Amino acid sequence: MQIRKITQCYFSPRGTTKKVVTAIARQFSGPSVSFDLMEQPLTKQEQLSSDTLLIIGMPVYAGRIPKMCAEMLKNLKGSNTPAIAAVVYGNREYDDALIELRDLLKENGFSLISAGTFIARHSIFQDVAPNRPDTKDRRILKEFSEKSSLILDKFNENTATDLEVKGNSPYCQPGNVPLKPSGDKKCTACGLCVKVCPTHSIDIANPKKTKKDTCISCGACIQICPKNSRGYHGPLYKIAAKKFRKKCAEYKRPELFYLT
Ligand SMILES: Cc1cc2nc3c(=O)[nH]c(=O)nc-3n(C[C@H](O)[C@H](O)[C@H](O)COP(=O)(O)O)c2cc1C
Repeated sequence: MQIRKITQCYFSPRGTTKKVVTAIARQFSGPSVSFDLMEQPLTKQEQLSSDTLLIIGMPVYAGRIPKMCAEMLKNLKGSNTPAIAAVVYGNREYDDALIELRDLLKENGFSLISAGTFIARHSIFQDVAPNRPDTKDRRILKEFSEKSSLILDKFNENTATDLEVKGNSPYCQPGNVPLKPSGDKKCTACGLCVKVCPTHSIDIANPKKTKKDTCISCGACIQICPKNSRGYHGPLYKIAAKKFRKKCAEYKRPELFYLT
């Protein structure tokens, strides 16, 4: 089918999910718009036409897609609009995130032509998968994009079936992540973390602190801090990091799903 526009949509506090979506989008030509959910929280309904291709990427948080993104994505509507979905996870498991994203897209009028799970450096435990995506991942990502493009050429919205992906329904209950980043004495109160935080959990009056009840532990504040002041501190983090390093040592590979 002939595509006239590309829409990229992602939530990427640490930057890998955005890289994955951008890499897939490189395969397709045509005018492109991006919804970066960190900057543009989709508070109003956006309707995508049937000649648009949606390329969407979500990070996996506790085996699901981030709750705030699931809420925002209710505003992204298609009309038999073809879509390619990617979930990006930190080498533990993606659990039910992909099936959740697939169901959400279907409910909103999108037809998933392909989907993939990709591995990133873990945003909380940075010793887990520190070099992912690596050269092998990038090659797989390219093959995935090329094959998705071939499927799109043959895609017929009237005869399209549902894409089969891995995951359970009902979905797993997302666990609460108790680890929250904070600033240390290197903080100069520049306010960059205050601006970037997607849940407004840092107050400029005391930017070393984080509002624990609203923070989603995404790490955007750590990523942007020019003084390397923000991070996960404390004994609980050290114990958890050690456990995670061991538990997630196995090299996980991307998994790819295509409409047949
Ligand atoms: C709150 C939170 C929960 C996470 N849960 C999981 C998980 O269940 N499985 C996993 O493998 N990685 C998990 N991760 C790691 C992220 O999925 C991974 O680092 C992500 O792809 C980073 O995306 P970004 O670079 O676009 O921000 C979690 C990260 C955070 C911040």
